[in-house]
Amino acid sequence: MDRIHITGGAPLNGTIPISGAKNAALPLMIASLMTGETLELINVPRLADITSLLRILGNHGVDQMVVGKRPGQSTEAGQTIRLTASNVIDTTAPYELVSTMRAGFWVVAPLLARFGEAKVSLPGGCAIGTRPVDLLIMALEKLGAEIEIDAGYVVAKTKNGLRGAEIDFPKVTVGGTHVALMAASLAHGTTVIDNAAREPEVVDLAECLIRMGARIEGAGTSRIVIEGVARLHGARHEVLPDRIETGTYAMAVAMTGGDIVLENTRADLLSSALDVLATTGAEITQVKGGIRVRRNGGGIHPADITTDPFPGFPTDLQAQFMALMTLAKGQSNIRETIFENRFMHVQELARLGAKIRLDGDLAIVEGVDRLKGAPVMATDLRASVSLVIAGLAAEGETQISRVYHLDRGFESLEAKLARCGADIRRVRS
Ligand SMILES: CC(=O)N[C@H]1[C@@H](OP(=O)(O)OP(=O)(O)OC[C@H]2O[C@@H](n3ccc(=O)[nH]c3=O)[C@H](O)[C@@H]2O)O[C@H](CO)[C@@H](O)[C@@H]1O
Ligand SMILES: C=C(OP(=O)(O)O)C(=O)O
Repeated sequence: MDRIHITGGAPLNGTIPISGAKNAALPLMIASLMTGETLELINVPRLADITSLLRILGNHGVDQMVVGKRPGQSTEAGQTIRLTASNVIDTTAPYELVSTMRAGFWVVAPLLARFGEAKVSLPGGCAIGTRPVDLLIMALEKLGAEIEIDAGYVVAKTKNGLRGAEIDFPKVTVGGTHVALMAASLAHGTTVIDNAAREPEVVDLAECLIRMGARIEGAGTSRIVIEGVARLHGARHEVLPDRIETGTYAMAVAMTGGDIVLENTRADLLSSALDVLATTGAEITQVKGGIRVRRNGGGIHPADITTDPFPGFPTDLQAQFMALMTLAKGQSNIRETIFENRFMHVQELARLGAKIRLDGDLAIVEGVDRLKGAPVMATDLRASVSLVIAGLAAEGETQISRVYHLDRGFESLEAKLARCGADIRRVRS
């Protein structure tokens, strides 16, 4: 298994191009199942999760054309993917394909809405909590689906098509909102989604569906109203920038010191995280087409955060922020409210010398003067990258194993960091 070796201590200076968002690209690719015409997606990142989803879509019979690197383009230029679901041959998404990721499960919505049936394995994804799908099932049942769970599969049917309904989510769910949006777009009549997720990735999906002919209002607010249409058509859509990748590199430079321009991204996608980062001593300015993050000289100030649905502090940046706080001058409190088991990085950060105490959903981080490199193990996607950030700031060598977690969500991670002065390399085995 591959490992990443980092010799820490170098500040980060230069430019990092930000990729298209994994968590936007995945539901957008799934939306291709909603029409027989071609959906062209631009700025799709090169990631293991994208490849896994292409396999799932391929199994349904979706035609795929991936336009790779063209001469003259940098390796980080996103891919263009053309997906055509004109000949869907199978409405089953098998365990072998869906168990590696969370988003694969969401194919249930377009398959059910367009073909009246779907059989989809219960999903996988990062091991950060129990992650049930009861709310996704509730939304589909409200829309008139008959659902049973059989041998690890969700089997969904509808005799006369889906019908518009009122869906009031008792808790904000990104996946639930994606599924409800897709299913309601092809239902008969009007659907109102209350307590909808307001994440930018939900807005991106809604914008793409609107380009495909859907009638959706209110995406980005807690109430989304959808007027179902009989069919959707092809479209061309650019995936929005990855706010989690943006925040990750911002935290990396806040920890190592240096001066980085994050290109092709937008500060409004992660205002809450950037606001907190500014209180820790990083200087953040918006520049044309991106964000400049600097920390020169001064120490890292402690700050408290609580993860929350958008526009709150994202749970997908909690581990990275904790890495930063391990070197703060004082104590910080980090509360995780979205997932019940998202502190797996704590024991690995401790191997580098971090002092962190856990009390239920609260992590109390006592800043130390220095971290020291050590062998550590990646446990999930964002936890893994928190170890990379900590390794960049630690003295000596850090070796990270199980890096396949990183490959699910960070495109060209070593190349992007190495170009900014980091001593980081992948050792293949
Ligand atoms: C591929 C993708 O986009 N993944 C993101 C998505 O995951 P995902 O869509 O799985 O996360 P949700 O927003 O649905 O989960 C939020 C909370 O609701 C709970 N819940 C969810 C569904 C359900 O049926 N029942 C239920 O109880 C979950 O266990 C969790 O505690 O949003 C999360 C929250 O921002 C991010 O961390 C993930 O990176
Ligand atoms: C938790 C994540 O992914 P998934 O929902 O696919 O597990 C993530 O992107 O941080």
